[in-house]
Amino acid sequence: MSAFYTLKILADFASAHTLRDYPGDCRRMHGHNWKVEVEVVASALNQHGMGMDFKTIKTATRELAKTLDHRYLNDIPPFDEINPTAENIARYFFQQLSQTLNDDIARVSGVTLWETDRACVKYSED
Ligand SMILES: Nc1nc2c(c(=O)[nH]1)N=C([C@H](O)[C@H](O)COP(=O)(O)OP(=O)(O)OP(=O)(O)O)CN2
Ligand SMILES: [Zn+2]
Repeated sequence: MSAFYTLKILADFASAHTLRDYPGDCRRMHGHNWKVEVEVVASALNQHGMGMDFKTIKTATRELAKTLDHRYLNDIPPFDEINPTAENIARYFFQQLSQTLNDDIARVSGVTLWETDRACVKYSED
């Protein structure tokens, strides 16, 4: 049996977006208070007994979220070319955070992007 730890932090940001070519109200500009859940899976613990310090995960996530906060997402790459859907934003967080957080014992395993209190997308990779 192999054991692992799944850590999770929560961050948020507020921004506006437009879904291009969408056949409904969301093709008009509107805003969301997005919530981002970042999961990190660790296969071992470091010298402090942590898979990864929550502070490390929160700082990286908040820094990334800050670049989107109070902005019109469609102006910001890659969302100037791909629609800023919950799916695309979740993948963006996953890929950006994987580059900064992954190490020998821990890696980003999933990002859940809550668009509203009632709807979210979880992105992960095999
Ligand atoms: N799979 C996805 N579906 C939708 C996305 C998305 O990113 N991925 N996004 C939207 C729009 O951004 C929209 O703002 C969200 O609309 P909706 O879920 O309908 O939210 P409401 O709170 O307005 O809807 P209720 O019907 O009141 O629950 C749409 N779909
Ligand atoms: Zn929307």
